[in-house]
Amino acid sequence: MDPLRLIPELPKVDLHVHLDGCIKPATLLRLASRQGMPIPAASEEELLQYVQVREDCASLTEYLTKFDFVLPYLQTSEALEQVAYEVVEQAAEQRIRYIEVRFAPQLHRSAGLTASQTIYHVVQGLRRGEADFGVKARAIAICMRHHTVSANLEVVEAAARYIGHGLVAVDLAGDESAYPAALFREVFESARSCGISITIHAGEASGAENIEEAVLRLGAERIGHGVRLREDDSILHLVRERQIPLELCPTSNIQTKAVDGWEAYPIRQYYDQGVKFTVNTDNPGVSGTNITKEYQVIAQKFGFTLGEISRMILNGVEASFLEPNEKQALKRDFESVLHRLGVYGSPQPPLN
Ligand SMILES: O=c1[nH]cnc2c1ncn2[C@H]1C[C@H](O)[C@@H](CO)O1
Ligand SMILES: [Zn+2]
Repeated sequence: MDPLRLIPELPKVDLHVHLDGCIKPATLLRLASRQGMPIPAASEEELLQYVQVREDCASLTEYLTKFDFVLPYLQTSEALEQVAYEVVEQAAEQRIRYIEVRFAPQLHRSAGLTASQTIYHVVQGLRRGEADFGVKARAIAICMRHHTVSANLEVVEAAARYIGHGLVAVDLAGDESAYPAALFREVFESARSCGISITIHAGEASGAENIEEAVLRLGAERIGHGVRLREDDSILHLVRERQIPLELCPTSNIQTKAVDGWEAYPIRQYYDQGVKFTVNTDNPGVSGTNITKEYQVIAQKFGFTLGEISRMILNGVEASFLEPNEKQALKRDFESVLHRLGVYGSPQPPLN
């Protein structure tokens, strides 16, 4: 069976998607008009140049400038609820059955919301989406690398109140090349002491040493991207032995120049070496992608079979930050849908 044809039908998860990276152009125009804010484009078509990266994007630093454009429109409770709701809607269109949506509370406070209120409204939007579209959805709160320790501690404190109430973890994002992971030990020590799960963007715009720092010192249970893991054998060994899942986001990783191009993309190497990873979108709006396209592009470029793709999907279910009983239920659900489609997850080498 040609994997490309069945990929749209497969049940999927997306564990790494930024709320402010998937705003639909039509929604942005509507938010601008409703909030009486100017916007330098009259149509969805015209908006694309402001919200989507170009093919010649040179770095993560350049990629991140796209967020400056959308964030001013995402400062109210209504806007946050609406875009969170629509992320779930868009997920359902791709047969995603579980999604973890991340956002940075401190980037949505210029109209006076508290960090805690931003989480409340995002969770409300996700819940409404869950009810309307049948997709399970959870939030992750992001600490930003260019923010102060105290601003990030405030995020962790707010996040702690929502554990078990729609939020499952905290993250660290922003310009990795300018702010190494080691600056954030105190922030994630606080998260650990509150019992919050941790994922960290690392090994994207800087080398594997940030992955080691994230795992050994910050307590990361998953790594955002981690594409540059292969630059250090001993760190690769560490991540593989501890079965730390990498949240790969292929199109985004190519656009930010985390790797030099598709020929250098290490996904086949990681699969064959038994490194655990999941496939995700990062920022569908900014990157011009969706989860179906992500699986199709890796199937095409690296010859992954349906069995191998199903293994990646099931790895994603396993890597989710859900409670064990919820994870078990999700796993059973995925296995039964895959069974119905006649697809079975291959064992990932080294054989497990
Ligand atoms: O791929 C990424 N790496 C680091 N930071 C990122 C990436 N995608 C989005 N962000 C940042 C920009 C957003 O405004 C912020 C919160 O979602 O997270
Ligand atoms: Zn990201």
